[in-house]
Amino acid sequence: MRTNQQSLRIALFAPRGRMGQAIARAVADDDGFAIADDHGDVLIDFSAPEALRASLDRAVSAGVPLLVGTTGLDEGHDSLIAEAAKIVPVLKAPNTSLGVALLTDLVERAARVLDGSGWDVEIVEAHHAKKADAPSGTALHLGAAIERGRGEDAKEEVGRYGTGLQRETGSIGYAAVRGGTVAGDHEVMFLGRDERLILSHRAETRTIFARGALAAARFLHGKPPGLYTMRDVIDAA
Ligand SMILES: NC(=O)C1=CN([C@@H]2O[C@H](COP(=O)(O)OP(=O)(O)OC[C@H]3O[C@@H](n4cnc5c(N)ncnc54)[C@H](OP(=O)(O)O)[C@@H]3O)[C@@H](O)[C@H]2O)C=CC1
Ligand SMILES: O=C(O)C1=N[C@H](C(=O)O)C[C@H](O)C1
Repeated sequence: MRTNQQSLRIALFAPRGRMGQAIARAVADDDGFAIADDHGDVLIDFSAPEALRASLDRAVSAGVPLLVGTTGLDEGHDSLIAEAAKIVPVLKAPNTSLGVALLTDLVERAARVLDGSGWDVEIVEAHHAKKADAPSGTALHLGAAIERGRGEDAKEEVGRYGTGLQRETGSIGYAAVRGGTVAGDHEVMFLGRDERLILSHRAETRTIFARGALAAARFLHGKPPGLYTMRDVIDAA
């Protein structure tokens, strides 16, 4: 393990997972970080929804910031996160890629500009065969950006199969492709009359999520308690 006085010490909640290992490799490649054997300066959790309460408890009892990268979280989990964020800084990011953080901004703006002019929105994502949740956390996060852009909630249309499935005006459709080793593709399709606007992101390897997680950890260190997002990270860069 490489350490120096300036290294930010990263504690991994789930070190054996694919993302835990990817973050450990990113730390090994960067003198600015070290893996902590104890509580560390920042705790990073990429695990599973059922583990969230334990990672929040660990961050709060150690008094350290927490990055939550886990997806498949529901409103109950969001409430737990909001409670913990009153005590320590918490950054919830269903995608820690800096490219997706920017894509989210672009999608919100596109939805705002195209709102009211008859554009349908469909989100298509592709991931590796071992992914547990669908639609991906990122797809739902991009859907939320569309709702913010439009200024209203949208009905979700997921998993079409059968007949009589004409799409409802204003809804957001989600399609999930699973297979192989795909690190993570997201495509937001704005489908208009005689034209299509497609905004997309391709993760070529998991390393981008790991590097983004370290950028988020660096951002969180020394911040006051509160709830943060990757937008805060790119805005601060
Ligand atoms: N925000 C982002 O940019 C990204 C988010 N993700 C998300 O991160 C999460 C993890 O993904 P990935 O690393 O691929 O998954 P893996 O299945 O490879 O790893 C999951 C890890 O979580 C641990 N775990 C599972 N359940 C519990 C529990 N109840 N208590 C403690 N630890 C637990 C597992 O422990 P054990 O080894 O003991 O089984 C394992 O180490 C997923 O939700 C995924 O969608 C993934 C990539 C990027
Ligand atoms: O499980 C994954 O692998 C990924 N999960 C995240 C998600 O659900 O959006 C982020 C990334 O796409 C990879």
